[in-house]
Amino acid sequence: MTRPYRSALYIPASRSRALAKARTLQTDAILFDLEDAVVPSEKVAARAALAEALAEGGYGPRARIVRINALETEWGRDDALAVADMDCDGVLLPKVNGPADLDALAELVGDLPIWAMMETPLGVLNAASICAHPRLAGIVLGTNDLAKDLGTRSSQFREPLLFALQTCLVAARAYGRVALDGVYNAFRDMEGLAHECAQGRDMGFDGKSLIHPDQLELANAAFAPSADEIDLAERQIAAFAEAEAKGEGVAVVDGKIVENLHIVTAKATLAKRDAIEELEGA
Ligand SMILES: CC(C)(COP(=O)(O)OP(=O)(O)OC[C@H]1O[C@@H](n2cnc3c(N)ncnc32)[C@H](O)[C@@H]1OP(=O)(O)O)[C@@H](O)C(=O)NCCC(=O)NCCSC(=O)C[C@H](O)C(=O)O
Ligand SMILES: [Mg+2]
Repeated sequence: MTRPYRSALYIPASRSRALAKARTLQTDAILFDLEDAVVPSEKVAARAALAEALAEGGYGPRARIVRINALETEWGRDDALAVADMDCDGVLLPKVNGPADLDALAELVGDLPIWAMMETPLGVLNAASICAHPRLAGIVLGTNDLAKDLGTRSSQFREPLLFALQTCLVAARAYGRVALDGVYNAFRDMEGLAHECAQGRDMGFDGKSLIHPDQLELANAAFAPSADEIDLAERQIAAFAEAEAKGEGVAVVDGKIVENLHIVTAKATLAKRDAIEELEGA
């Protein structure tokens, strides 16, 4: 991962105040939405407003990703052709069922990096071949659509969704793609959000998709390395270097062994810290 994706805020492209406000928000990525957050009567106007906002600029280092309507809808194809000309960093396709959906999009968007919403049962079953697609940059879990299609009841710890979440995450990791967790709908409930962010981070997601600016701070903190993790990483690297200098392949830190593979994780932790510092200083 070359840049942090701790937070990815959805912004309905039909909301001009939100489009403007996003220029000031501490979000690593923006998911400009032309799909579910925009009513059919506003789809075409929202597409034009978004193109204008992106041309105006001011979004700084935030990754600008546009979620279009599915290609089978009456807006999808025109969205894709329009996004290809927008000043953005990626295009997000909803309800991806398999790699053929990505092939179809790739023909319309030039070199733009492609992201896939993982939010259908078929998409989950095909997660490996979707993540293997050469044009794919990352995936975003669509837990609302998944819950709808699976017929699950909502549950505090998301047990009914865990298989789908983990299947998608494993596929993303197998092919080196960014993986973003789904949204937390109760946007005034910070305690619930904190729990879900911690769960997503523990599972291995790079960050969380969000729906309201008030959710940013928690997600940014949860998906950044903690002070303790940074401290441990630094001590592991130092101890392992010392062990290696003595011709040993194992060090011990805090009573636990440290081998080469732990150093890979430790270096990744420090690289993420540096990437966050760079992004926030930009
Ligand atoms: C949920 C909301 C409708 C709430 O909006 P609102 O009532 O306006 O909230 P506030 O009054 O608290 O807003 C305070 C200010 O913050 C701005 N704001 C609000 N939301 C956003 C946002 N997402 N991005 C940027 N700015 C935002 C307001 O404009 C206020 O600013 P100001 O007027 O200057 O004071 C609303 O938050 C919202 O629409 N959120 C996004 C919803 C959305 O995008 N949904 C679709 C994506 S989720 C999804 O589809 C997941 C997936 O597909 C799945 O299947 O799970
Ligand atoms: Mg959805």
